[in-house]
Amino acid sequence: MASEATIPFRPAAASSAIAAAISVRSSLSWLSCRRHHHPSAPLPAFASASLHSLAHCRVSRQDFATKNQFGMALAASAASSVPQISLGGPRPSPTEATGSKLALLSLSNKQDLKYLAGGLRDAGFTLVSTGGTAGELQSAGFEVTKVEELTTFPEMLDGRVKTLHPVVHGGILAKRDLDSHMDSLKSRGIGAIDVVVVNLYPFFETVTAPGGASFDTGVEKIDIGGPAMIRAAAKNHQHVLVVVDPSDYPTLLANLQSSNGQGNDLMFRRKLAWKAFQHVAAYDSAVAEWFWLQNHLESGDSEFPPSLTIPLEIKSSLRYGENPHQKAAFFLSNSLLEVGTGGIATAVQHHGKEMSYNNYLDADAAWNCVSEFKNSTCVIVKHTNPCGVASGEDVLEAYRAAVQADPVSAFGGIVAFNVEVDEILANELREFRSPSDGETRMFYEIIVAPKYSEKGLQVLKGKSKALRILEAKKSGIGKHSFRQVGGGWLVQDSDDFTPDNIDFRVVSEQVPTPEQVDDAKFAWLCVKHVKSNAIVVAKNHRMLGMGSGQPNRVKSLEIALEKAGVAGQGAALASDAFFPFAWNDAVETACKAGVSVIVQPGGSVRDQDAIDCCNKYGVAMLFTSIRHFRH
Ligand SMILES: NC(=O)c1ncn([C@@H]2O[C@H](COP(=O)(O)O)[C@@H](O)[C@H]2O)c1NC=O
Repeated sequence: MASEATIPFRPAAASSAIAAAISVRSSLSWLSCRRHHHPSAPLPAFASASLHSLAHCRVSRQDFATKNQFGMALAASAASSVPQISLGGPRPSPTEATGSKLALLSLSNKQDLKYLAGGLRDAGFTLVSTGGTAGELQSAGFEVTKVEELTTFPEMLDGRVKTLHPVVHGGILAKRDLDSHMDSLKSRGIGAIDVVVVNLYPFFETVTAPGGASFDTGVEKIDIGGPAMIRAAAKNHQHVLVVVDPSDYPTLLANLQSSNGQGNDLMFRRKLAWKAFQHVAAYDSAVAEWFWLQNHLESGDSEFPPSLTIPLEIKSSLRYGENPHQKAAFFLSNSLLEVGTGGIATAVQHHGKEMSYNNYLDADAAWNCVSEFKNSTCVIVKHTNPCGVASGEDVLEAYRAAVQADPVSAFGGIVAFNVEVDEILANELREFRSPSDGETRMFYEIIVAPKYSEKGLQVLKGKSKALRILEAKKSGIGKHSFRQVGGGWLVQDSDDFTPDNIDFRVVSEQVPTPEQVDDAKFAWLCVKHVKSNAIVVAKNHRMLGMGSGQPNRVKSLEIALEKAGVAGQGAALASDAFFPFAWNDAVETACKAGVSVIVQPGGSVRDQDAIDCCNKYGVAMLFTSIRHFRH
């Protein structure tokens, strides 16, 4: 299983690809023109040299395919006063001088640098480095050749140009088994670079740092020379070993040692090349997303980009997927929009068996639901549906009430709290007997909470070896949700409406009491987290019954009322979507069952039937105008 992956989303139109193709073609004709006028001239070694060669190119409008190229050539002519240095003729190569191979090290993250450098030196490599890396190596006592000594051109533009030079890229890209390539290197005195170790400017870390970073700071952290070297080395992986991650240093060195500095294992080389391209792709996705967000967050416009790449990083491989015959893994999103949003992905597991695929889904459902409540709340989830929810001053009471909603379903469930689990609550979780028979201790798969007291954690750990204990940060709102369908992905804003954003409008003759409105809001918040068709019956901040996932609303309602039983008398009933029919259907069934208030979005052509029905039975009805389908 890959340890890192990106999901590329392509726009239907290929306009940018066409634009790119056009620009490549125009630059090729540009080069061939110059070669035409100087057929024997070697390609210039760096930018100012190319300006120099153009200055001596007799330019006429006909020579250039486009006006634009003509303009560029004129500008180049005008730049002929730029000081020049010699174009890549024969020069002493450090490899020729030392007879050793070159390893180029250019590292922002200098972790384990001495270890790496020592190993490379022992394997017979001459170390070549950019300024900061060379400085650090020199202070550690290593002999090192600076890149600018190789290129005979100083780093410039505050480090924007350090390694972007044919001496570097020629040394990396030449095919060692092609005489013409090796002759080219030799004729220009360029040494082959066989190992490239690069890690990039910390762009992601900079733009996501607490307090953020200015636009200019972000721009300066976009690495240009590093990705160019990584890509070049990965392309020429048959001859060049490329490493982007300090955790690969030991394998690199072991490989070099075992093959007398050759690193001959092609599988290993391909793996490094894969990792290199994956690394650069993930890096570039962050940069692209950041540019998009600069415009769109500022303007408050929530338009989706026409194409999208999300870097994913493996958190763990899972024993299996939804079923034992399905292989599975859990990936963390490195989207900038997900930074600091908390949630199950970043939860810390304090104890228990390894999380399974289904555990993640259920824990996510429980945590998202409980995070919505302001009062101390307990949510119990089975198969991603909350089957017990209760809030209250006393979290112990809330827990007991949540189990009571459906003790049979709660057994083996996922229990989430939005407050600390202390010793008393932990004891209750450990000892609580099933209300079904009053004897069996309740068994749970997972406990999720924002915090545990030390004693609380200790007690819970004693409940069972298997019990997974998760500490999670509150789920953020406003992020997107992604779902896969055959051949594509659906993306939407997460459903972040809470009762605070919603107008609960009375549409019936019967006006609900403040307590009934409170019950309706509680039921509404619960029903938002239940799979459609979803019905919740609740009273006094307790779920009494729920019906979920039925292909018709009447059935969900019947299940919810049946679970609520007599306790449902005078309760609130919430429906995630409107009632298409009222008489002899869901609304009348609810009224006859004795609920005191029904809350629904409204919007059916038969809304008036639903209102008339409530009026007939003296039941209050609230419209929210907001639907909470959950598919
Ligand atoms: N511009 C260049 O030619 C260039 N070449 C290498 N770098 C980066 O410079 C960093 C190392 O710099 P130093 O060794 O000076 O600390 C690396 O992260 C490397 O990816 C460059 N910097 C940015 O693009």
